[in-house]
Amino acid sequence: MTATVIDGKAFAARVRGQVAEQVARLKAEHGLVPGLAVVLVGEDPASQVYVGAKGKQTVEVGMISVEHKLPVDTSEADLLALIAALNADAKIHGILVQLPLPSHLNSDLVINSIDPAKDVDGFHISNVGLLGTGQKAMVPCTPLGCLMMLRAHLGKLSGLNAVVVGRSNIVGKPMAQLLLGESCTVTIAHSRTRDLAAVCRGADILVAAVGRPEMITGDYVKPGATVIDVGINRIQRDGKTRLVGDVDYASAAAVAGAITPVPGGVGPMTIACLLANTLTACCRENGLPEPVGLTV
Ligand SMILES: Nc1nc2c(c(=O)[nH]1)N[C@@H](CN(C=O)c1ccc(C(=O)N[C@@H](CCC(=O)O)C(=O)O)cc1)CN2
Repeated sequence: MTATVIDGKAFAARVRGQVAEQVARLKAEHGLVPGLAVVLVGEDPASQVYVGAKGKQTVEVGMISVEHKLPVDTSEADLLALIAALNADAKIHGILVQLPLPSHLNSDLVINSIDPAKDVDGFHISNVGLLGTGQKAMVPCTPLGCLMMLRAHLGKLSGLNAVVVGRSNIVGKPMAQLLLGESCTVTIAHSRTRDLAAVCRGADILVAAVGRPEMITGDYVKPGATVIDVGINRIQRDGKTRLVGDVDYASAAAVAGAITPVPGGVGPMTIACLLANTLTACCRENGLPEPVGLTV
């Protein structure tokens, strides 16, 4: 079997198109322009690239983009003061603090200082609790993007066996909650799971978010399964730096029914869903209907 490639880059372009259309309507009918503030502390090269892409794409869909680039030695008090100002700013509907933060800053404290209604990353403890109890939440962007691609590829997910490999707060746990919400039978597996390959081979939907380059090989995959690769790992191969996922693409694609590539799979959907969440936050703030097709 050769798997269908789920093209996240093309999918993300379609989502951005839908966001742009709905932003234009919001402007024309209500005089509203959604605003997104992104805060970057320090100079991590990958984070700089992601923040740059977020700013550019925010402007492209017609929203207001505000970037705050702070020095690596920014104090917690200064960062919290900036977030308090953004919480109070009526032009800003979404606030995102790029992760990881420098180690002297307490990420939980910082994230939980964001107004939950403006928490477009869905990382605030209130949004985590709302999602976990099946209530309307801001949904973390990467799992939301995975779910959109799964729905588009498989249609109804109800009754399918889903295995999520990885238990992080930003991907593994919310992904499992979303799949439960779709009535999948969900297993969260991780580094201590016994016979991980056998557990994964029971999956109709296999989501790899383990952070280990090419760990999930073809013998972890049930024939015909849908494989979603969340990993983004830079490795050295043949004297060059390469970007690979948590899935060994060649061996997994030979067994799977469908698979997301790296690059060009889940990654681009993360930013597209951030834009969708910012639009959702603006609509909710103003008591307007939720954007069509862009929320769970
Ligand atoms: N506050 C947040 N911090 C981080 C998040 C997040 O969702 N919120 N996620 C990641 C980084 N990230 C967005 O911030 C992100 C990662 C990857 C991509 C992407 O498009 N990747 C491309 C490859 C790009 C490359 O060469 O590196 C792809 O997979 O095709 C977008 C966004 C951690 N921090």
